[in-house]
Amino acid sequence: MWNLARAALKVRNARRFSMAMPGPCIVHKRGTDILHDPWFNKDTAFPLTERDRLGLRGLLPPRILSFEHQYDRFMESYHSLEHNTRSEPANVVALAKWRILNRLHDRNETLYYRVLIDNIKDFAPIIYTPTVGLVCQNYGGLFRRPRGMYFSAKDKGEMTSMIYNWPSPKVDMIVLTDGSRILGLGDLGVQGIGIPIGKLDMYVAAAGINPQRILPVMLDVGTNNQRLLDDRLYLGLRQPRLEGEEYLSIVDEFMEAAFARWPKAVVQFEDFQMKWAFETLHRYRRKFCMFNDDVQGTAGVALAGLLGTVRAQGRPLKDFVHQKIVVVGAGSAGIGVLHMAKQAILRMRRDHKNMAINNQFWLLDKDGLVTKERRNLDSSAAPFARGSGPGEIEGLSEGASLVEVVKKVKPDVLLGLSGVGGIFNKQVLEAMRDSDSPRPAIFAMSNPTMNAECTADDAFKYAGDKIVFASGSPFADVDLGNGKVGHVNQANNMYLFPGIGLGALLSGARLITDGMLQAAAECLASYITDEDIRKGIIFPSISRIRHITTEVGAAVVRAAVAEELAEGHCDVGPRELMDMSKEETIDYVARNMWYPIYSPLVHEK
Ligand SMILES: NC(=O)C1=CN([C@@H]2O[C@H](COP(=O)(O)OP(=O)(O)OC[C@H]3O[C@@H](n4cnc5c(N)ncnc54)[C@H](O)[C@@H]3O)[C@@H](O)[C@H]2O)C=CC1
Ligand SMILES: CC(=O)C(=O)O
Ligand SMILES: [Mg+2]
Repeated sequence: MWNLARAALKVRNARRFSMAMPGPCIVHKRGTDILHDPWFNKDTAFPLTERDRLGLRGLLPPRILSFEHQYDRFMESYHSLEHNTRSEPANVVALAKWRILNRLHDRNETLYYRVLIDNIKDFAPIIYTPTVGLVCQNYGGLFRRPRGMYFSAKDKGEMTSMIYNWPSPKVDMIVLTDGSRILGLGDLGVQGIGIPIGKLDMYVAAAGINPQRILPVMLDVGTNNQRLLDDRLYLGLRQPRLEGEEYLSIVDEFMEAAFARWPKAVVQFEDFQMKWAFETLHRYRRKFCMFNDDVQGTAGVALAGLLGTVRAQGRPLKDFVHQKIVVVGAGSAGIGVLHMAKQAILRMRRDHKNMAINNQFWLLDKDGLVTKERRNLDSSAAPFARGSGPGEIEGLSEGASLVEVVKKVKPDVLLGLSGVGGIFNKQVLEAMRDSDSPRPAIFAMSNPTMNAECTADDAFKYAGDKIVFASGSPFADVDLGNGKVGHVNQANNMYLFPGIGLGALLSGARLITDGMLQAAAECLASYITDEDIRKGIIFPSISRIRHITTEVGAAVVRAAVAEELAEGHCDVGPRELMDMSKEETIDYVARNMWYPIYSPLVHEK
């Protein structure tokens, strides 16, 4: 099986090689400096000519290995690690896998990204959710060498010059966090840097962003996590988080500094606690090319899943306006989803003016059902708070419990973005059996795995075989007996953020608009065939992530062009973008994706 897969891979790679032979790469270093630079290092694959030219003779064992040989060697060591740790606890194995990949990342980026791209289904759960959560939690102990940049509250006034400490002259993608809400794990302070690193690895793997042009950034404004403040291994500022204007002045300074050096970069905000997620989005989205992945990326993915659910019910898409949706979690992600779903409904209603207007969303937070009766009702939740009177379900009052809401509403979709593991318990899932939908959908979107609102097994066991199931972190498909399989979808913003970032970059747009985000979501929603949808498959396999991202990226470019925002990228001007057909735009995006191949190295002093 493995050999067959390798043979297929070689054919594919041979085709790629013939399509795009790499041009030479200028290197200003020699000898061990090259071996210690993961961007240039080829380890044992340096050909004799380069060993001579670059002062490497004698610094490497004499045998020269091919890239394929190195690749196989790495995969063999990875598989033997898997074999040797099979009786160890899951967390130990996950961290061991992360370490072996991280060591390769530190040593040889070309080989690292190639194994990542080719094995994305197996490696995404290590470099991304769920293992990245464990890595962040243990960052103090795992730290060996820095990756990315750290701007702390102590750097106020220095950021414009500090940004020039970054060695790459060009940066295309920046992922920024303040570590205040890392997955569902809460405030992890400086340890949250693992998230921008993981997201940017996905950018390289999925969107083909050149790894020389990515920048993971941690804004360390302190932490309110007492356990970290007391931890002697903690590497961040030992102070409570800055608040109010003090906090915003740090983010402002970073944004000004980053765009002063790289005016064409795209900045992705990631894992900010809700108040700052919304505030910064509002503050910067009309000024800089930025988006918030948790609010906007997640919303697009969820909308694609909700539309897929309508199709899975065998109904036309316009029936989305009648779906009853219960959202559990009124945070940055849950509220983002509701806004995007509402926009989609408003658009559909405009097309079908005679459709009845009813409020089809029920929102719950830690205090239960959110209604207009709520004391200190949060302004972001207010548009979705239930009222009283016509259209309301009798007996559902302020603070009603999840099980009460599910029993009374009988929703088509139960969507969790609460960060609370297991709150879709047996009672709640059993209540979903009585949903009014022929294919009730259960989306347990919180990360990492232990924070998922339910497991895939429990969902199918208690809610029945007919359900459509999706989770934020991966679960294995469920064996339903009699040869039937309960398909597990991964509803994760990884299906969209790489395409949003890449599309924004290649369009040269200075802003990321709702229209561009909507185009990304619609592109993902239409990716799946009716045949897959009938099987309960509403998101494509992650092994297709490069293809998906190409299509999403092209949809974003075209939306930017349609809004007259596209200023072009490198030598492709706005006029050329405007003249491109859909297929030509897809081709343009694909041609601009970096692919890991050893380039011939030429030394220059
Ligand atoms: N699958 C995906 O692509 C994504 C998943 N997420 C996940 O969503 C979760 C939440 O993220 P944010 O909205 O940014 O967090 P947040 O902290 O802003 O919001 C959490 C919300 O959950 C509510 N909540 C807490 N306990 C609850 C309970 N017992 N019952 C009902 N509601 C409860 C809180 O009141 C709050 O409204 C995290 O676990 C995160 O990993 C976030 C973004 C993308
Ligand atoms: C996937 C993601 O962005 C999150 O869980 O925060
Ligand atoms: Mg996130």
